[in-house]
Amino acid sequence: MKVAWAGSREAFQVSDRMAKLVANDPVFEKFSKPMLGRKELFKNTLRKAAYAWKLINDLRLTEEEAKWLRHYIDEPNYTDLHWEMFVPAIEGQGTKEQKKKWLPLAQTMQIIGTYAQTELGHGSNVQGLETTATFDRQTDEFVMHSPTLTSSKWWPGGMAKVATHAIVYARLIIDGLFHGVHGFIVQLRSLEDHSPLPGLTLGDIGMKFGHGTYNTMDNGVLRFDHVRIPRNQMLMRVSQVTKEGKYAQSDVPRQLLYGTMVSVRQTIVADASKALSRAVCIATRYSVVRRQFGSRNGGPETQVIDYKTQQSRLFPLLASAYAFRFVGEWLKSLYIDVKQRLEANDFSTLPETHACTAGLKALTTAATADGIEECRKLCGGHGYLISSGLPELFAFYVPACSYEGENVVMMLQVARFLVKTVSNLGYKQPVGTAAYLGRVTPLLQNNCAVQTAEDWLNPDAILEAFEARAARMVIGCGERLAMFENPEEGFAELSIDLVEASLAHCQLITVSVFIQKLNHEIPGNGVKRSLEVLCYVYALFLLHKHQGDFLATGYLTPKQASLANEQLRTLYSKVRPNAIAFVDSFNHMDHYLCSVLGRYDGNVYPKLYEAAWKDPLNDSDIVDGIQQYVQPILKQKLHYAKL
Ligand SMILES: CC/C=C\C/C=C\C/C=C\C/C=C/C(=O)SCCNC(=O)CCNC(=O)[C@H](O)C(C)(C)COP(=O)(O)OP(=O)(O)OC[C@H]1O[C@@H](n2cnc3c(N)ncnc32)[C@H](O)[C@@H]1OP(=O)(O)O
Ligand SMILES: Cc1cc2nc3c(=O)[nH]c(=O)nc-3n(C[C@H](O)[C@H](O)[C@H](O)COP(=O)(O)OP(=O)(O)OC[C@H]3O[C@@H](n4cnc5c(N)ncnc54)[C@H](O)[C@@H]3O)c2cc1C
Repeated sequence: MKVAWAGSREAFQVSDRMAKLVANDPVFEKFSKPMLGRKELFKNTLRKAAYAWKLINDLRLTEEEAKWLRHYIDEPNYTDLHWEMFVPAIEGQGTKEQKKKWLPLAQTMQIIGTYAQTELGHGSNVQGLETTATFDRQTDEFVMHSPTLTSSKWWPGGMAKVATHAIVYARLIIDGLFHGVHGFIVQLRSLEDHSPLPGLTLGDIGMKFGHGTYNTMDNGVLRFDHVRIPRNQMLMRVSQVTKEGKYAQSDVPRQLLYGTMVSVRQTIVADASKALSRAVCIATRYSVVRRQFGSRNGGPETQVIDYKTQQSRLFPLLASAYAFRFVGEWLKSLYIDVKQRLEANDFSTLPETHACTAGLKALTTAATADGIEECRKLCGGHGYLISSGLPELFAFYVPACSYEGENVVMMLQVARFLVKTVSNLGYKQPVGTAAYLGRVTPLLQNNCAVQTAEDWLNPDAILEAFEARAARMVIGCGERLAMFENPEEGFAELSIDLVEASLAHCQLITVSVFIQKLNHEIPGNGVKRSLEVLCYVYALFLLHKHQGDFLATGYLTPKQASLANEQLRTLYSKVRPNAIAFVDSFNHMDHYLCSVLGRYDGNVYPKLYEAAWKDPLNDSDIVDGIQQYVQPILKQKLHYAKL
């Protein structure tokens, strides 16, 4: 099961080795973080990042090992942006000459980069960005400028205090004409003394949600006052500006400028499964340890994991963690394929890859954020303690619903793809994840054939249900859209329905990939049978949660929906005996979980008690302030008027 979760034996070995390397090195200690002030916290992060970089070089770690090392250090910091966005942006949007110049500097960290796209006034709307890059043919330079307050670059990670360079997205202007938003390599700080270069105002945007979490990252604000950069620092794979000031758009689609975001969105899906698995591991282990009520003649009380309500809240999240893991693997292969095609100037699968990365990013991050909070609640009051590991995990994770594409905006991109697919049905057979829309007639006419709860334990019945639901919702939107004279107005008016149809489409993909994984990639019977139970839990949980869609589209009868729910209850009983095995298969070390409730040894109460005494408030019985502010109240004979 551990290999099934890791993806392969080699992947398991790499991640396991890096987890142990981090867990066994005192430099990467995490428990003290919540007690540190902002400056100490940040300096502590710089120290860890420097030590990690030394480890990577001394141990000659591979790129994969280094990724896992940074993952298990478990602390957002400037290296995330450098490796996951700055370097990929140059790789994806730079010319051969630009890659030859900048990548060696970035890959040896002689420069440290960030990705500066979002501004105070615009994040989702990239075409609305206000920073300008005006070409000066006299000097063969671009003049970078922040014309308004809202054009201030705002949020880029690592930009406030660490990054020496940034990929800055700005409006390209030549002779007063706007030629779209493009990426520019801009140096921010001196490589000698790290001071901001002339014309640049740099700062941190302030504390963020949660204390010890994202405040290890220096998200920055940046303003330009007519800063000049050489013409050859505009990323020119997609479009070029000649020395004469001529703008040339190559035959590469403009959307390649967004390629870095697509790359990160597909990694975010895999990260969702990791984050959700951490929360589920903690809540499952604690639900086995925790006993409450149910004692008979002095016997032990009932383990809360044996309550059906606890199972109905916990086991779908366990199943979702596996579902997101598998769809993340599938998405990565889709992305690798599109990257290879782009090298050959084959853009045929770019629209579908965009829709899948956008939609699955939105689906998995929303479900994971909600799931982490649910896991905190599943642990009762103790889930609210920092030592449970859950509040900090939640605070660390929830911005994933906003960054790299706000979730609703991303689902609207899926909707745009689906609407276009439906409008082409007459003369273009849909393929890939939208292929089911080419089989609309049976999906619109056939209804569910399920007669018993057992009938739901059939992947074909599940797939047909999810295809019919999505097809009927997408086609329905298409038909209503067709009634609007102005398609854009119709799209805006129907955007709620379109987002719901897009979610149905993305859930179909996730269910379908889970079934494919079981049919083609899980060897042996034991693991396969166990994962089959989770696949049915995931699918029938979604069917129950969204049964309104299945009923409203006429595909299901209320009786069939009720049979699905009955089967779900039965499946929970099948998950229960393997619940601990499922979460142990995540191979999460105690250091990574950072949770007293989720300890591998289950020794919760003594360790909770021990952790409490580490709080600085327990340094003394009579704390500072008691004499000055509490004793006088106790001693005064003031009469409170209303008594
Ligand atoms: C924890 C993760 C670990 C490591 C990672 C490290 C760090 C991550 C953590 C924090 C860092 C965060 C960084 C950021 O947040 S960076 C900034 C992210 N910002 C966004 O995502 C902005 C979202 N907005 C957009 O992408 C675009 O504005 C939007 C697509 C919404 C609209 O673009 P535009 O107005 O230009 O186009 P449309 O008119 O909507 O569409 C035109 C056309 O283009 C197609 N399209 C759009 N985007 C893409 C794409 N990315 N790829 C391919 N095709 C694309 C779209 O479908 C339309 O096609 P058609 O319908 O055929 O005309
Ligand atoms: C922790 C964190 C780290 C970040 N790091 C970086 C970074 O390194 N580099 C960088 O460039 N950016 C970064 N960002 C910024 C991030 O990319 C943006 O916040 C994100 O793209 C969302 O854009 P926004 O803030 O403009 O949201 P908005 O788009 O303003 O969203 C606000 C609301 O408006 C709604 N909305 C917007 N447009 C539409 C529409 N067309 N239809 C319907 N509803 C709509 C949204 O659904 C949302 O409910 C980071 C953000 C966070 C939180």
